[in-house]
Amino acid sequence: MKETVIKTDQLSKRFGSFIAVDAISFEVQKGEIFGFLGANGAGKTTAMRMLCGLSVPSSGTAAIAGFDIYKKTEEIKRNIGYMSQKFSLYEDLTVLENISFFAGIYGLSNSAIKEKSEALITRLGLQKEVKKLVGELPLGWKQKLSFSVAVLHEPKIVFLDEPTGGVDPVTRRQFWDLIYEASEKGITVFVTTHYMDEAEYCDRISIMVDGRISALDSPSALKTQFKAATMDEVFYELARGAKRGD
Ligand SMILES: Nc1ncnc2c1ncn2[C@@H]1O[C@H](COP(=O)(O)OP(=O)(O)OP(=O)(O)O)[C@@H](O)[C@H]1O
Repeated sequence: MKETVIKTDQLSKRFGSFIAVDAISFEVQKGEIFGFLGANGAGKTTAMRMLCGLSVPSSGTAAIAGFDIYKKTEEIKRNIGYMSQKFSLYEDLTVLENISFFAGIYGLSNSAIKEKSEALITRLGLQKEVKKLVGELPLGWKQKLSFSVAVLHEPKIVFLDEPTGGVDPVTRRQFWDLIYEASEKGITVFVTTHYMDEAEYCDRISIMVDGRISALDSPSALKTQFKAATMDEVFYELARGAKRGD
């Protein structure tokens, strides 16, 4: 049975007279991998911050994991995971210290922390690195660790803001294996990206142009709709009319 975990209706955010996010409406289902694309300045981060309960909308409505984004921001924060471009890890703590620290923040018991830490370290193959400072790890490993920490408490939804910036396609692919595992457990993945190979990995994609959602469907349906061979072509077709961005 379908279970809607993100629902927005005409959600908008204004900064003075500038409309950064302009009446976006969409739904995301449990376990879905939902790609949130758009050129620079399209409004992705602003929209995502509202959905995470970090920024108050100017108008419209939204429910995240069933919680109203105006009234229930604390409940929303407890039910989501978040990974930003700059990660959420402490570079001057070891791998194990980071895992324990975040597990503690998420309210896991000592026995759950021990069990989950061991499973995570084994899954990522970080046995030899547990005592290394996170700052010493290669970028791709930091990203994988950061994601794993963001889903340690098995949130309903994990929000990823350009999680794989600066790494090669092979490392991105390994990161995406972790995303698929989370999705199989029923965690909904909401991900912004500039990489079109990643867009292809999503169940559905929305493409934002100048604050509005210009297209929303599966990658294959979008390619059919825009008579395009690749997602790159779909994206270019939509984004080339944008007024904002570089
Ligand atoms: N606090 C703010 N005050 C005024 N304008 C803002 C504010 N935050 C964002 N904006 C503007 O809103 C627009 C959307 O920005 P946003 O960061 O959401 O875009 P984005 O799609 O995430 O872009 P990028 O891919 O570059 O991160 C931009 O024109 C930006 O300058």
